[in-house]
Amino acid sequence: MDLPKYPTIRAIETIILDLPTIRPHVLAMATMHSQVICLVRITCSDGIVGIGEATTIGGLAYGPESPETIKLAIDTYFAPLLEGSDATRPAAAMATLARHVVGNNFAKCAIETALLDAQGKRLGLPVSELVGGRRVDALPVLWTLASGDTARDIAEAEHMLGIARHNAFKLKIGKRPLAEDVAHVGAIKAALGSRASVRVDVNMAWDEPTARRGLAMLADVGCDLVEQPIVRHNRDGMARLVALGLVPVMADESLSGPASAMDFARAAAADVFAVKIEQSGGLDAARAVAQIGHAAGIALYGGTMLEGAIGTIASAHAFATFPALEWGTELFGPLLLTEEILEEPLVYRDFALGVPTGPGLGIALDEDRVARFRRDRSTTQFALQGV
Ligand SMILES: O=C(O)C[C@H]1C=CC(=O)O1
Ligand SMILES: [Mn+2]
Repeated sequence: MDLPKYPTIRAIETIILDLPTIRPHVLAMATMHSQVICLVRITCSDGIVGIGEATTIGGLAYGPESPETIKLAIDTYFAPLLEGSDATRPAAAMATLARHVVGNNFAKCAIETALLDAQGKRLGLPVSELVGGRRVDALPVLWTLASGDTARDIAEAEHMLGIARHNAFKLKIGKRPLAEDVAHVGAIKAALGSRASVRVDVNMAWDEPTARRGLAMLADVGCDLVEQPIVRHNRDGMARLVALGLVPVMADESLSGPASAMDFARAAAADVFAVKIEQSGGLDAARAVAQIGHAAGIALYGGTMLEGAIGTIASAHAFATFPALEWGTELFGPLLLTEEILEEPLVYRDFALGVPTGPGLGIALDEDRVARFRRDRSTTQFALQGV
């Protein structure tokens, strides 16, 4: 029997990690007290191992996938499709997944990340150089103020400005009555003044009349950008809010890959696209979303699903190739976690995140820490002890 002439995908492993956060993170649809990561490890027949990550916000509160369903989808459906296939062709593997799996964008992204990491290690190239070529080496990073308390948020912002880590802040609103939310935004903007950009994310919490009033009130208190004020599928409503011209409107949940980007671009339903690799269905798909937006004159922003270090750096490699990033990024996910799972921490300095220059993602997991935070650790320990 002839052996394949190329390295093949030998095994795909998924591990759930539970990581505590530094404080509760209050969003309109959920309050996070920890972050759950589905870590993906792909071992290839040439001995190279690639890593990827899928992470969601608040389990199933934000979208139709959760870390647990992602693990199940990959173990049950993705792995049998991919094991034994060419490990050097991430695009071919993604085309196979597209043919056989509907949706499941977050799971697809984790697989593509791991394959690109492995291929980058094989070729000695950073992922950003594999997917279009990087334009920049560092990305501006915003911080989300979401403690739920105005005074605590102002103190947090002052601290971030003081240590030169962030000078743009996103406030999570939509949970409280409009007037209270706007007072909260206004108080923070008044405290920070021209030293910082203040933006909000409504996470779809408003109906359109509330959004119309909200945009006017937020413009008055100096808010620079309003993210996803209304429900994801109300494209025409988003276009009407954009047409008001009160404050730039950004689409986030509305974007689920290139086709949705095309739809929103055609309808002029966003001033800015928040591009996310997981929501888009992978790094390549995220780059397509960015290209469509850019071609339509829509400004770009690098979004996050509050991924840990792996998903954050995969995002950074993709965003570093974008033709523009007018609104910077929010790649702060690892900073919200109390635990470091990398051998070398990521570099956040001068209000930016450095994009690693080593092969693949350019990061290495601290395996002891991974072992400590895996959800199945007790079973593993028992298995090792022969119990
Ligand atoms: O953008 C979102 O909706 C999700 C996320 C990003 C930053 C943050 O605090 O929450
Ligand atoms: Mn958002």
